[in-house]
Amino acid sequence: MPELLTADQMRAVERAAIDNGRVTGLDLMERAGRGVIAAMLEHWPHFAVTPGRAAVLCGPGNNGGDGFVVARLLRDRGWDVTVFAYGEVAKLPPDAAINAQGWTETAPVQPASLFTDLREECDLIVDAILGIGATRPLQGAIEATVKFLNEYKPGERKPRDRCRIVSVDLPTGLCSDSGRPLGSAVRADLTVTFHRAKPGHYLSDGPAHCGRLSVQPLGLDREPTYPHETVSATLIGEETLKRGQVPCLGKRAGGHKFSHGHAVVAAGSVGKGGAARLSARAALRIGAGLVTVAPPPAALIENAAHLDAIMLHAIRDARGLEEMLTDERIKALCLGPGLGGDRARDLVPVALAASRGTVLDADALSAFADDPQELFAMLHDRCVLTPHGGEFARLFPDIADRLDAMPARGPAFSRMDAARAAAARAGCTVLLKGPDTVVADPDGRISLNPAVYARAAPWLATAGSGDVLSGMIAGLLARGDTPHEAAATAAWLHTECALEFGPGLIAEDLPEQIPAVLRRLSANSP
Ligand SMILES: NC(=O)C1=CN([C@@H]2O[C@H](COP(=O)(O)OP(=O)(O)OC[C@H]3O[C@@H](n4cnc5c(N)ncnc54)[C@H](O)[C@@H]3O)[C@@H](O)[C@H]2O)[C@@H](O)CC1
Ligand SMILES: [K+]
Repeated sequence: MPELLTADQMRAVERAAIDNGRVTGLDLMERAGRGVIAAMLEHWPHFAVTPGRAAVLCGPGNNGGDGFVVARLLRDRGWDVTVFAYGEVAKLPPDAAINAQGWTETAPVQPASLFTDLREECDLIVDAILGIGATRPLQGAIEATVKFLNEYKPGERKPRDRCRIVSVDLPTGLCSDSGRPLGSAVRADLTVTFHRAKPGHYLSDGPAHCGRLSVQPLGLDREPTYPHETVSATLIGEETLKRGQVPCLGKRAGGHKFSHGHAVVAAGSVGKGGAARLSARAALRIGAGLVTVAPPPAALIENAAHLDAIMLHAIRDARGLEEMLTDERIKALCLGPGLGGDRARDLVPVALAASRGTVLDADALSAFADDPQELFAMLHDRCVLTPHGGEFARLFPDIADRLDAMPARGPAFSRMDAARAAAARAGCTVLLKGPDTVVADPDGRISLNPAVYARAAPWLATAGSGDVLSGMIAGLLARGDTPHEAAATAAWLHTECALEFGPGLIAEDLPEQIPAVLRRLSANSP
C-alpha cells in the first residue's frame, strides 16, 4: 500500500475502527499475532515443518500483548516457548493483560532479568518489547537485552548460529516516525508491521534495523482512506505512477517536438561540461521534445564534439541567458551540474526571474551557501531543489543540526520533517537525496522513494548519478509535470534504471535504461 502512517495516525485508524464497533482491540491484537506467524513462515518455511525453540520478549504495552498472542500461536504449532516480561504483567493495558493472563494460566512468565544471550539455544527470538509506543531512550533491562541481541551484525552470522530475530511492528527502540534509534534499537532479521508501513521502516537507519519488512493486514482496509493531509507520506511506486503519471510519460500521438517541451541545461567552463551533458541526455531520454546545453562560448567546441541529438547554444553570461529565455517555448531549466560557483551566481537570478520549471542542483545550491536567504527570496513555486546531505546542511544549517542531534525522545525529528521544513522555508519543492529520497512541498505534501530492501541499489553511489537525476526532473518539468510530480517520478525512475542495469553501473548507463523502464511501465499499465 502506498501510504505511510505515523504512530499517531495508526492509533487514530485503530481507534476509529474500535469506536465504530467494527472490531475490538482484542481482535486486532489477535490478527497482529497471526500476521507475525504468517510472515515468519513465509520468510522461513522450514519453521512450518520443524517447530523449534523460541524466546518471546514481551514489553509493558500492547506490543507486549502481541507477543503473548505470538507465544500462544507458536506453542499451538508445537514450539517450545519461553516468555520473558519487561515490566509488571499486572500493569499491562487491558487487551495485553487478557492475553498475558491466558498465557500465565498454563505456563510461567520469566522476569527480564533472567534473559541472557539465548541465541545459542533458540531458533527464534520474538522482539515484542516496544512498538509504536517507544518514546524515550532505552535503559536498564531493555537496553541490556538489545545489546545482547545486537552482538552480531546481520550478514556476519556464524553457520551454527541459526537463531532468527523477528521484531513485532518495529525493532524495539526504533522511532516509528523517523527511523532513528532512541539511543539503541534491535537489529532484527525480519520486522512484521500491521496495516501500513510506518515512515520509520523506510527512513534513515530504519531498514538496517528492520532487516526485512512484511506488512500484514489487520482487516482495516474498509476504514476511511486517508485524505492527502492526514497521510504522512506516499511511497512512490508503479501504483502511484499509474494513477496519474504513466500517460504523461508516454508521448502524445500527433504531438511535435515543441509540444513535448524544450529543456535547457546550463553548462560550465572548458573541461567541466560532462555533468551538464549527463543531465541533458537524461532530460532527452525521459521525453523532453528538445534539449539544449548552454555552455560559455569557449566550451562550445568541446560540447559539440560530444553531442548530436542535443542542441547547443552558447551563453556568455546572465545577459545571454536572458536573451535565450525570450523564447517562450523553453519550458524548463536545469542549473548546477558542473556549472561552477561564479557562473551559478551570475545565471541563477536570471533563470529564476524567468519563472520556468527550474531544477537547482550542485553548484547552483552551494553558490548561495553564504547567504541562503538571497536564494530563497528568488525561488518560486515552479522550482525543485535537489540537495544531497552536505548541500542541504549548507542551505539549511539549523534544520540539519536538528537531524544530527541525538533524539532525547520520540517521535524524533525525521528526514521527512527536515525536507518539509526546508520546502516551507524555500517556498518550493525540495528533494532530499539518499537511499530514502524525500520529496517535500511547502504545503507539507511528501513522497518517499525508498531505494532499500528489495529496491536497494548501492551502485547508484557513483559520480554523475545526481546529475542524471536533475536532468530527469528537468525533462519531466519540460513535459509539463508539476514540480512535485517531476521530482517524485524522476526519483523513482532513477532507482529503477539502476536496478535495471545492476552492478557495474556508471552514470552514463542510467539514461540508457530509461526506455526499458518506460516500456515495462506502459506494458504494466491497464
Ligand atoms: N489496539 C491496539 O492499540 C493495537 C496495538 N498493536 C500493538 O501495540 C503496539 C502499540 O502499543 P502501545 O501504544 O501500548 O505501545 P508499546 O507497546 O509500543 O509501548 C508502550 C509502553 O512502553 C513504554 N515505553 C516507551 N518508551 C520506553 C522505553 N524506552 N523504555 C521502557 N518503556 C518505554 C510506555 O510508557 C508504554 O507503557 C503496536 O506497536 C502494536 O504492536 C497491535 O496489537 C494492533 C492493535
Ligand atoms: K517490537
